[in-house]
Amino acid sequence: MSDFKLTYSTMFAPPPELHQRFDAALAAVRQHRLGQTHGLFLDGAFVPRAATIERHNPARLGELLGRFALASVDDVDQAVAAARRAWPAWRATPWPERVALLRRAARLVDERLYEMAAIVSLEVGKTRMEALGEVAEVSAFFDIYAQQMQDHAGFAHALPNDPLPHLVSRNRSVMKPYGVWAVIAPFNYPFALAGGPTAAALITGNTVVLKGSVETPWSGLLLAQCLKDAGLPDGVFNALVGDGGTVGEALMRHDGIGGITFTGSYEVGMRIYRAQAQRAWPRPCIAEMGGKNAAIVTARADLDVAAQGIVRSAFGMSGQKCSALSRVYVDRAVADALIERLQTAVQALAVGEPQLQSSWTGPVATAAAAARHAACVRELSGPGARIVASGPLPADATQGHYCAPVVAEAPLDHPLWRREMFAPLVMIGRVDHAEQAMAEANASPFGLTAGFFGAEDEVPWFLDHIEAGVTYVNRPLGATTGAWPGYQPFGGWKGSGSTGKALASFHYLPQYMREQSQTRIGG
Ligand SMILES: NC(=O)c1ccc[n+]([C@@H]2O[C@H](COP(=O)([O-])OP(=O)(O)OC[C@H]3O[C@@H](n4cnc5c(N)ncnc54)[C@H](O)[C@@H]3O)[C@@H](O)[C@H]2O)c1
Ligand SMILES: N[C@@H](CCC=O)C(=O)O
Repeated sequence: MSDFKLTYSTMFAPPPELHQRFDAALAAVRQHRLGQTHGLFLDGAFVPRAATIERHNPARLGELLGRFALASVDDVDQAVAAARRAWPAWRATPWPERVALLRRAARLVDERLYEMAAIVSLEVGKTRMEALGEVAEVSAFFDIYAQQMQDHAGFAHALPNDPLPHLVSRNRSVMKPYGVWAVIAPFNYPFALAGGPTAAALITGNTVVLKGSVETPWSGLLLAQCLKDAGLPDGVFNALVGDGGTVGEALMRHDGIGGITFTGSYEVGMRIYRAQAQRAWPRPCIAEMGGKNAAIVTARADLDVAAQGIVRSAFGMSGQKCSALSRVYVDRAVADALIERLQTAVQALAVGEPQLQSSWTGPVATAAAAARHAACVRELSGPGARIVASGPLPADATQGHYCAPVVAEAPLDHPLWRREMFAPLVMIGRVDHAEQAMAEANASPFGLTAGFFGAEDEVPWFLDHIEAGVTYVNRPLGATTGAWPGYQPFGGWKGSGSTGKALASFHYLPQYMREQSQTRIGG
């Protein structure tokens, strides 16, 4: 397995040893780790709380994963206070030491890859390959941000002395951390989207309070354990789990925080972004939000490649990726031929227990997501629209939150073209020409990812006109999904992201620091 590098592009053909190691780790987790009670991670210790929530495997609702402490608003105060106490020493720690510590944490993530992926798979209901990818992505984030800190020598620059005849006036630009950085993570990537922003915040000298989703409370604790074992001082990282409307709200409004990274829905992200602007002074707010991702298929596309890319991005992780493909605009000259291919591909999908090697996708994470899927399918069975393909369900589908993958054709004015569905459902719309497809693709408040299937000479036009932060051209590995740190920077435009700077890009890290211009006479 030595020359195999796991990414979301390579995950479709892993070596057999990877499966063996995952199977062994899963068995060990089932034997030793399930059913326990977990605390919050506060000021360097795992602390119990009276209020807990039970979490079950979304693929086997009878399997109890554990009981997880629920934070209160008082815990938010305690976590922010701990992070504030820890900040002066952490920001004074020379950046090479912070880099070395974060690299140690990355190696611990690598060592624990299989065990943590088994837990993430059980917690979210994602397949083994998606879960292994999510965990491996975190060590990639840590390494990339460590390398960037090193490449920029801690982001301190000497500038020319002022052109004065009789005085020496020395100038520097120094980037400094903001203080306590709040990280609010979604349910669908609870490890990677907690780990990535946390790595960026820590390496730049901020301390962190993470709030994970109540749907997936375990992942943040796994991250805490890696950071603790790597030697992170007490209070530098704190992990809470709690209700968004109370605990999340208290954290994002807390006077003790210096900045915030939120990843989640458009509605919550915009609420947090607006709230930061209304404070006594604005806190930087990196809001990574939802998507309504489109693919364009022109009359000259390779339809086999297009069908493969569409199915992987619409139904991978059962449509619960912010990058999931939700809209396909296809030239009417080839629409029937594309639909035929999609029907065949959808029928062949292996939907089943996500921990099994044989399963290509699993259930959705929650009962609410399954209900949303059912409601969308009803809407798409109504006037004007039609279901053109519905994939298989496992024999024991009632054991979990399973939903059949669905392809629907709909008129271009159907209301569901505008709403994020976050379920295994993709809509097809026929267009007269590529310009109409582009106009439809861009007529969305979102602008996260986009795909294109067409001829080589059409590609520059697509890249020039599409309003999306992450673009893929003629990609069978996924029309709109599957960015990997270091290969595809990942961030949204318009209502999908507040900064225009992508995760793991060259431009990401400076957002966690503020510039100080230093002019000194003499010295
Ligand atoms: N752009 C990206 O990189 C990206 C990545 C993953 C997921 N997402 C998006 O996330 C959504 C799915 O995740 P979700 O259902 O967990 O999203 P969500 O917005 O419901 O919740 C995200 C987090 O915000 C918290 N929260 C909720 N209300 C809050 C409030 N008032 N104040 C502070 N925090 C609050 C939640 O508890 C959770 O931890 C989808 O819209 C998806 O597209 C975006
Ligand atoms: N990084 C993932 C999406 C994360 C959002 O949910 C991808 O590129 O498909």
